[in-house]
Amino acid sequence: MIYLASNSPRRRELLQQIHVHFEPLLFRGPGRNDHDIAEDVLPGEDAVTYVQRVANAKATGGIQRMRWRELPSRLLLAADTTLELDGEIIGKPDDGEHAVAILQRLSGRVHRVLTAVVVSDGLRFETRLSTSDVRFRPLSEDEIRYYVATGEADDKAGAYGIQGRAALFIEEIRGSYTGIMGLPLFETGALLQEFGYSL
Ligand SMILES: Cc1cn([C@H]2C[C@H](O)[C@@H](COP(=O)(O)OP(=O)(O)OP(=O)(O)O)O2)c(=O)[nH]c1=O
Repeated sequence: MIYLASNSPRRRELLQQIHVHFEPLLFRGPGRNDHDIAEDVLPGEDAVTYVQRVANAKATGGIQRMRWRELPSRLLLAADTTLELDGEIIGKPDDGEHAVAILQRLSGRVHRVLTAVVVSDGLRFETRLSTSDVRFRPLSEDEIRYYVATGEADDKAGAYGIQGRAALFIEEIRGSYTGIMGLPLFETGALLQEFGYSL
């Protein structure tokens, strides 16, 4: 049994897919992300550095709470997903209009999705990065607005979910489907095995 330091329902589904038994370590508290981890981009920070820093911060936050519960020997897993386009980091939309603006930028272009996954036993923190290139076909204003109205853009990096209706927008991916969805299972499995977890 591992701890999953995540509120993301996608990450839970994906871990279940590879039969990893986990207990969610839920983040509580105010804010868009329901945890105290600063998700602001630091000046000059690139997407690779950013996504790894945030995933490690989530893992560290989780480990601190595990110690408090006096269970330091269990493994803990955390992850972070972000998008990059034109050297710019694109996170979750603030509201519906922001979601529309993000999807208009992605329309007809290739963007990069980065997911960093971290496993820790409280002493060692190991990180793996999954990088995928995603090509969107050109989208009309109407279909973007319809998509955003379905609510599927909410709370997702890049204002879309490949696992939902946005599959209709995606012409091609190069990389990892599960990485785009929020937890790259190949890298996750390899990391867990590195810590002696048998799969
Ligand atoms: C690009 C893309 C993102 N997403 C989601 C996965 C993540 O939940 C979210 C990215 O936000 P994250 O900040 O990585 O994760 P989160 O806040 O949802 O969860 P937590 O920090 O508690 O682990 O976007 C999809 O579900 N499908 C997609 O195709």
